[in-house]
Amino acid sequence: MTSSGTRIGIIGSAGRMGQAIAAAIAEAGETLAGGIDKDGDVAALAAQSDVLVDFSSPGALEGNLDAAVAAGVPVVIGTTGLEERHHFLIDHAAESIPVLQTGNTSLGVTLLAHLVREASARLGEDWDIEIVETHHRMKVDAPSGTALLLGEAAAGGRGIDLAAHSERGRDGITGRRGTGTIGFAALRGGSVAGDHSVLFLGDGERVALSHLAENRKIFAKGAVRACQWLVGKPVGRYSMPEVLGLEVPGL
Ligand SMILES: NC(=O)C1=CN([C@@H]2O[C@H](COP(=O)(O)OP(=O)(O)OC[C@H]3O[C@@H](n4cnc5c(N)ncnc54)[C@H](OP(=O)(O)O)[C@@H]3O)[C@@H](O)[C@H]2O)C=CC1
Ligand SMILES: O=C(O)C1=N[C@H](C(=O)O)C[C@H](O)C1
Repeated sequence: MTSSGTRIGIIGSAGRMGQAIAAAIAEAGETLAGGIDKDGDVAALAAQSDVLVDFSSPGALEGNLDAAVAAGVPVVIGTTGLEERHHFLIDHAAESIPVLQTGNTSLGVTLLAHLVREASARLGEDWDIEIVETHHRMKVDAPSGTALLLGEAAAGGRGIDLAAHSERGRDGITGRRGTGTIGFAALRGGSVAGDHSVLFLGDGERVALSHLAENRKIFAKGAVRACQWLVGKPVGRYSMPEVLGLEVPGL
């Protein structure tokens, strides 16, 4: 029997997300081109795929991008824990192939980012912004990719640079909170798929915008949707708001 549909190759296929994405590919009627994990042959996977989806590890990113560029295959990157140098590599690859990178592929978080940007634009600097996230005990990076993308949305709404206005890892005598900064707090434990709250803390009142992920299916479904959307797109760097038709500039 011949298979049909977009051929999607999974990098990190045996992982929690890799398995969820394989199920979502079948549910969407697309084709699983294959999957690799550590020490897998990414060039061979790229050669048999219409699009690659990478939910693995930051250390794998450079080799994965090189293979995607060599094969001329678009790639969706969901891996988190990325540093500035990884974003440079993504920008460079996006000069040759379509690349979509996001810390969260769910519809709900993409909408939340839109709402956070709006709230941040409307509430002045006297409203402190804190981002709180909770994840399962196996998660290896903090703050989560989602917390950082929500931070970018909040910073974008205020027209400030996130890196220059972040407060992370408070411990000991920290001094008072910096005016106009965005704070991050990470909780880890149990099997939590991913909870995020953006708190706007004013004098005498608070606004909380939250997203609670009940399972990984929402991320997997979004990742497959991103793969479908990316195939055939012009060379360039993309993110989830474009896939879902939501405007969140700078994400
Ligand atoms: N953007 C989003 O919406 C979401 C992003 N994520 C992110 O996705 C990533 C994976 O999460 P999760 O599935 O929970 O993690 P897991 O640890 O369950 O899975 C990671 C997988 O990647 C594999 N891997 C590690 N190194 C390499 C490599 N060099 N090349 C190929 N494969 C490799 C691992 O294989 P091995 O066991 O052999 O090391 C493992 O199978 C994380 O960064 C996480 O934060 C998670 C959920 C949603
Ligand atoms: O590692 C996870 O599990 C998740 N990672 C992503 C992140 O870092 O934000 C997305 C989701 O929250 C689950």
